[in-house]
Amino acid sequence: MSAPRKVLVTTRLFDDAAAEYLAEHGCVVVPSGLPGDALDADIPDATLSALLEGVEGWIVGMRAVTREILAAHPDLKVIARRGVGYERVDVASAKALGRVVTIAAGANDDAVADHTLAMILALLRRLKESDRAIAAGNWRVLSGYDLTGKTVGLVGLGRIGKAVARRLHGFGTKVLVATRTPDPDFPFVDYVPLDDLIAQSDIISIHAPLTSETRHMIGADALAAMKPHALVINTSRGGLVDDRALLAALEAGRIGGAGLDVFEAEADAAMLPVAAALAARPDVVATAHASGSSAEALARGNLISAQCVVAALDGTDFPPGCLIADGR
Ligand SMILES: NC(=O)c1ccc[n+]([C@@H]2O[C@H](COP(=O)([O-])OP(=O)(O)OC[C@H]3O[C@@H](n4cnc5c(N)ncnc54)[C@H](O)[C@@H]3O)[C@@H](O)[C@H]2O)c1
Ligand SMILES: O=C(O)[C@H](O)COP(=O)(O)O
Repeated sequence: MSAPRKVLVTTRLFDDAAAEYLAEHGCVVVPSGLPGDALDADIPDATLSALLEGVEGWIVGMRAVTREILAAHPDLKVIARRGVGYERVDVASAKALGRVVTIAAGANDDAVADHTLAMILALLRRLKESDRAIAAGNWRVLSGYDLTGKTVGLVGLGRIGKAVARRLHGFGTKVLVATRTPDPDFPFVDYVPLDDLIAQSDIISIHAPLTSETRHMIGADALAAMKPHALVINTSRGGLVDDRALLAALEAGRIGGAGLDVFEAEADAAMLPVAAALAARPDVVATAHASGSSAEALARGNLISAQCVVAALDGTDFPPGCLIADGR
């Protein structure tokens, strides 16, 4: 009998079902040693190198996967991202070195779409302000706004953008979309150029990947062109929005508010004070990269990642959801 294949798991909240799947398919989990919900982003290179010794598959969270790491570990055949965003994985180098990079496509569409709607509704109904007022003994009725009838602009209409659009349709909103790859068969939406979307939307929600092209796509110019009451929602990636420019726009009363699940500070500690200043505002609802983290989404993502690793190591067909990350 051949020795079990070693699979390093550094993503947080990996579960027994996914670990059992790996065991049933001749793999043994190498634990990261991190506490269950700790992020793998900051594992030092030397620690990671030791963990990757003899490892063939790696289920990764937000840790950067660099050419250096890949080149130093020739046994490593497959890197499975337990989510869908893979801007921190050097996919071109992986490909050049003959490694497979996969994502768990669709695992967290509903979670992120629900979270997006929760942020929109929380801002419109002023939940943070009301909650804070009551907790401070200030019993006030704060009037909010309807979502029905509003114009919502979605930047990016992939898996998650579509899940958001379906929900918005149920609320009776007009949905504008600016996306790189329009889907002519998808109902409910009107495609417009990004500038028109920015000028016409009451709520702007971003569902595009972070690339060199999309970095700071919502910056000072876009913020200046928005309606004065516009809400900006970012559940995609820190860096799509220029957080400094957003803070300045909110401080100047230029826009109505923001819902932020992701921050530039996640990749740049120097931006932590900006993130803190944003999160402290009454017109901002903030979560710490939690939109994809429902129990159901995590379980799906864990299992899909395990399936991706096994299929890549066995050379069998990838199951549904398991996609090769092959550039944007
Ligand atoms: N916060 C979280 O926990 C969380 C969870 C899941 C996904 N995400 C983020 O959400 C993003 C979207 O995920 P998805 O599964 O819908 O991805 P997807 O690949 O299915 O869709 C991305 C969409 O963005 C569009 N796009 C690409 N470049 C564009 C550009 N320059 N301008 C406009 N549109 C552009 C594409 O055409 C596509 O429609 C991911 O890249 C990831 O960063 C975040
Ligand atoms: O890219 C994603 O899907 C999200 O960032 C969530 O990733 P995670 O499941 O590894 O937390």
